Amino acid sequence: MGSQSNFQMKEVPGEFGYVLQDVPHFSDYISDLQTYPNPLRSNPAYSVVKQYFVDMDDSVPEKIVVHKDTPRGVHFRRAGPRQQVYFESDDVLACIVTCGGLCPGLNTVIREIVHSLDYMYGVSKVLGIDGGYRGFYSKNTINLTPKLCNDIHKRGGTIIGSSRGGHDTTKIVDSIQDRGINQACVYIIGGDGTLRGANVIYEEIRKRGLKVAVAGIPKTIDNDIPVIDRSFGFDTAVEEAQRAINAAHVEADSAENGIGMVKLMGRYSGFIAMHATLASRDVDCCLIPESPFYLEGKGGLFEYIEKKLKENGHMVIVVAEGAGQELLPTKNEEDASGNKLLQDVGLWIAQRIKDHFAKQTKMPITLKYIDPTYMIRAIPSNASDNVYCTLLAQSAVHGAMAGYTGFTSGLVNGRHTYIPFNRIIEKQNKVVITDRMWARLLSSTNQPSFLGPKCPSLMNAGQLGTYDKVTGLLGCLSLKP
Ligand SMILES: Nc1ncnc2c1ncn2[C@@H]1O[C@H](COP(=O)(O)OP(=O)(O)O)[C@@H](O)[C@H]1O
Ligand SMILES: O=P(O)(O)OC[C@H]1O[C@](O)(COP(=O)(O)O)[C@@H](O)[C@@H]1O
Ligand SMILES: [Mg+2]
Repeated sequence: MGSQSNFQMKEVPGEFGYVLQDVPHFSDYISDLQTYPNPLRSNPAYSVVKQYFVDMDDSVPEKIVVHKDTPRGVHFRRAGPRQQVYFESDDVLACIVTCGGLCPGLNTVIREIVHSLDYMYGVSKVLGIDGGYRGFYSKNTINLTPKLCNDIHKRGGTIIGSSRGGHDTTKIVDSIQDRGINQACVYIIGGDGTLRGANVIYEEIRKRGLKVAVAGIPKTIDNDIPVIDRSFGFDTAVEEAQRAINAAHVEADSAENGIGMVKLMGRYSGFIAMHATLASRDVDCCLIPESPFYLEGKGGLFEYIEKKLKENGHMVIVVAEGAGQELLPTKNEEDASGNKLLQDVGLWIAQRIKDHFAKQTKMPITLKYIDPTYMIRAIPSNASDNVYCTLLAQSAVHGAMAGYTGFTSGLVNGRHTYIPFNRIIEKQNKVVITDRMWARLLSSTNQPSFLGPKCPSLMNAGQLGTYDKVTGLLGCLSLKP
């Protein structure tokens, strides 16, 4: 499944190094388009709000920390309702699909798309595609009404189902066309894989010249989508992880040389583990995919555990599921979407710790391993994520009605924006261990950096400035501004 884009990004330059990374619009490939006044103009709730409609020239900077001489840099279109829309309410058919792994807030986004379409734009034909991308061509659809969706934000999961694999661009676009409509808004809620799929759907729709808007809402519990401040459900996941960490702490604290170990999600990005650790203050060591570590010898995990147990009598370790995979025997299996299947690093480390302390030291330990991953993913979103989901959904609806396509809605520096698919699928968001946040974590847990001779890869890759071989600490890192 390729992720190369066939259409170039629309970049609009301005003064002083300003660049607008714009999103595609129907007018880029369809001529003689008719526009209509936004129905919100006559809606009493909105018409009284000064500046409710977004100025066409409003944009949001990607970087807000700047030096006085730096160019203004990349900007994204500000999200929100436009004065003119490109659809007449009665003509529009909307559909919603959710793909990939579950994430708290999926139902809230579905609910808000359905409610916004109906209450703000008078669009009442909204189909739920059953069970991810393959549902476009292999299953029945679900009629989504505001009444049906009224309470769904209180439930975890997704009421329309989700799946991995099964993306067939031609069949999906055929199915959109075959429904006999030439005006549609397709709302695609999913992670990096889903949005790559959404991009090829948009490109195929554009090649066929269809007036079908493709709008994405980025979903990932791992927070591994770039550009945006954070993904919905992440806040909920970090909060829910506290319960598991608390339990691990209680177990560890109540045993002789107790070790509590918690595995959290994060296939390639350790954001949940990092934030859950920073939030908790009970965690003594956080292991993430971006920061290689080793177990034995000087500066290794076993040495640190022994030190902590001698000092405090107990300790808590948080490990992200993708951490230390290079240490485990490789298993070249993939899921249906082509994502590498990971080994259970938590179980593996737990066993290695038990073996080490049984054989190498005279210290009896008690280790409790907790894997709350699916429990965290399956809950409804918390209050703050509910607000976030609502605004993401409303932004996506405004954008598609205004004729934009091939975009996702997303929060950039606290402002809602439209981001072209090309930008959102270009790379994964990862914890940068030479950034301030990881240094903050290290100073909070006081754990070793593991950047010794046994983990030379980073040193050689030149990611770090100098490394203090004596302390093994990251005081030496050159922090980004
Ligand atoms: N490069 C790609 N091109 C087209 N479809 C893709 C691509 N990568 C993934 N998909 C599809 O996107 C859906 C979700 O992808 P997946 O990686 O499982 O989850 P997520 O979107 O949460 O990362 C699957 O149906 C998969 O087939
Ligand atoms: O067991 P599943 O359903 O494949 O999901 C496991 C994966 O889902 C994730 O939560 C991420 O999923 P997405 O890529 O779908 O966002 C990972 O943390 C985890 O590896
Ligand atoms: Mg993914």
